[in-house]
Amino acid sequence: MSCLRNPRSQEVTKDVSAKKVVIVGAGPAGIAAADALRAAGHTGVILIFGEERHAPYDRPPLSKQILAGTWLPEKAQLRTSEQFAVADVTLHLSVRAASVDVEAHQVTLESGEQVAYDALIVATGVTARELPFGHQLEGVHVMRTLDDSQALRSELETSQHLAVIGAGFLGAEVAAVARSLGKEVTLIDPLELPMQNVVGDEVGSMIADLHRHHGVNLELGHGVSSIEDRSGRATGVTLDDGRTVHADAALVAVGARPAVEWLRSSSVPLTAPKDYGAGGVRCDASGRAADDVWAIGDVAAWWDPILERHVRVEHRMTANEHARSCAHDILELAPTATKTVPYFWSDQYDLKLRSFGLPSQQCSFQVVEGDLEGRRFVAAYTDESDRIVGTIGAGMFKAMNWWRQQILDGQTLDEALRIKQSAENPA
Ligand SMILES: Cc1cc2nc3c(=O)[nH]c(=O)nc-3n(C[C@H](O)[C@H](O)[C@H](O)COP(=O)(O)OP(=O)(O)OC[C@H]3O[C@@H](n4cnc5c(N)ncnc54)[C@H](O)[C@@H]3O)c2cc1C
Repeated sequence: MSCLRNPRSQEVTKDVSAKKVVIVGAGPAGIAAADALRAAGHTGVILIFGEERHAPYDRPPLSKQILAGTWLPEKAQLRTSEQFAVADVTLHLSVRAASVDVEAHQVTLESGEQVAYDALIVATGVTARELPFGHQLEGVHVMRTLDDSQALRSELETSQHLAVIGAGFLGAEVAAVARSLGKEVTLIDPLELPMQNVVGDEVGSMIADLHRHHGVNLELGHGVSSIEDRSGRATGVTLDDGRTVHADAALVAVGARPAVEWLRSSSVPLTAPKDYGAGGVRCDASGRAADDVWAIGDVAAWWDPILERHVRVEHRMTANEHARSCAHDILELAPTATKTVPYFWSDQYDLKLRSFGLPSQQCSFQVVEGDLEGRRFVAAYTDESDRIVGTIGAGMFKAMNWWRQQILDGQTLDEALRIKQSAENPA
C-alpha cells in the first residue's frame, strides 16, 4: 500500500487511515492501541489476536481484589463485545501468533493461517518465570493470568499455609491478601528486603516491618533449593540453608520474561541482556521496531530520550501511553505531546505505594516529604549527578505529582529542594 508521508500533520491522510492493522496480544496494551487508533481517525481494518480464552481483562486486580474475593472477574474486563463491535474492531481469542515475516508483512498463526498486515503491533506482554523445579506439583502456582488468580483463590479455600517465593511487588501483594484471608504466610526472597532492588533499603525495611506487623513470616536473604512433595502435592519449601518451611501451597513470583518466542525467527530486534528490562522488543522512541512493526506495553523496550537508553517496564499505565504514541506514529500524525515517566502502584494492606520514574537500589535515596515511620512520605531517588530519576511515596498524592514533574524537568535534587523551599517561604 502506498502511504502519504505527512510527518507533522494533525490530520490523517486517507491512505494512511485505511491501513490494515494487526495487533498481536489482547491485553491492556493491545486493546488501548485499537482505541487510540480509532480515536486518532483510523478507519481501516483492525484485527486483534489473543491467545487467552477470556475476554480482555486488566491484570492489577488479579493479585488484589480478585484474589481477595472483593471483585468478581467481570469487573476487570476491559471491553464488552458490543464495544468491540461499535469500534469495528475484530477480536480473535484463543488464537496464538506463531511467527512473523517482516519482509512479507505477514503473521502466521499457530493454525498455519497467514494474516497480512500494513502495520503490525506487537503487544504480547510477558509470561511468568518459573523455577527449574516444582511446577508440576499440585499446590504450586504462578500469578499472571485470570486463570492463575482464580486457581490460587480456590487453593486458598482449603490450604492453610502459603509460601510465597519472591518478595517483589507481586509476591508482597499476594502475601498481604493471603494474610487478610487468615492464612499462614511465609515470604521468601534471596534479597535482604522485600522489593529491595526497586525501592532500596529504607523503603524495603518499611515494607518488611509492615508484613511482620501483619504476621507474615519473613525468610529474607534465602533462596529456595527445592519444593517438597508427598504424592505429587507440595508440602513445603526447602531453603538454601537446608531448613524446610512447611507449606501446603506455594506461589512462585520470581519475575517475568517478555513473550517474544514467536518473534525469534524474524528480523524484529530484541534488547541485549545488559539493557534495562532485557529481552524485550527493541524500539525507537515512538515504539517502532522494524519496517511497519511497532511494539508496546510490557514486551517493548522503548528508547528513552531522557534516560538515554532502552527501557522496558512492566507497568499498567505504560501500556496506555505506548498505545497512544504508537497509534500516532502509525497514522503519521505529529507525536503525542505529553512527556511521561513510568508509573506504578502497589497495594499492600492499607499501604498504597506509588512510584514515578525509575527508582532503584543503586540510586541515592532521600525522604523529601513526610516520614517513613508514619508511612506518609515522598522519597527521591537520584543518580550520580544528583538528577532525580525516580520517586516513591504513600499517602501524599499531591506532593508526589510535584516530584514527578521534577523528574520530567530533569531537575537535580538540590535544585528541586531549593524551588520547593522558596515556594513555601516566599521572600
Ligand atoms: C498480578 C499482576 C498485578 C499487577 N499489578 C500492577 C499494579 O498494581 N500496577 C501496575 O502498574 N502494574 C501492575 N501489573 C502490570 C500490568 O498488569 C502490566 O503492565 C500490563 O498488563 C501490561 O499489558 P500488556 O498488554 O503489555 O501485556 P499483558 O497484560 O501481558 O497482555 C499480553 C497478552 O498477549 C497474549 N499473548 C502473548 N503471546 C501471544 C501470542 N504469540 N499470540 C497471541 N497472544 C499472545 C498474552 O496471553 C496476554 O493476554 C500487574 C501485573 C500482574 C500480572
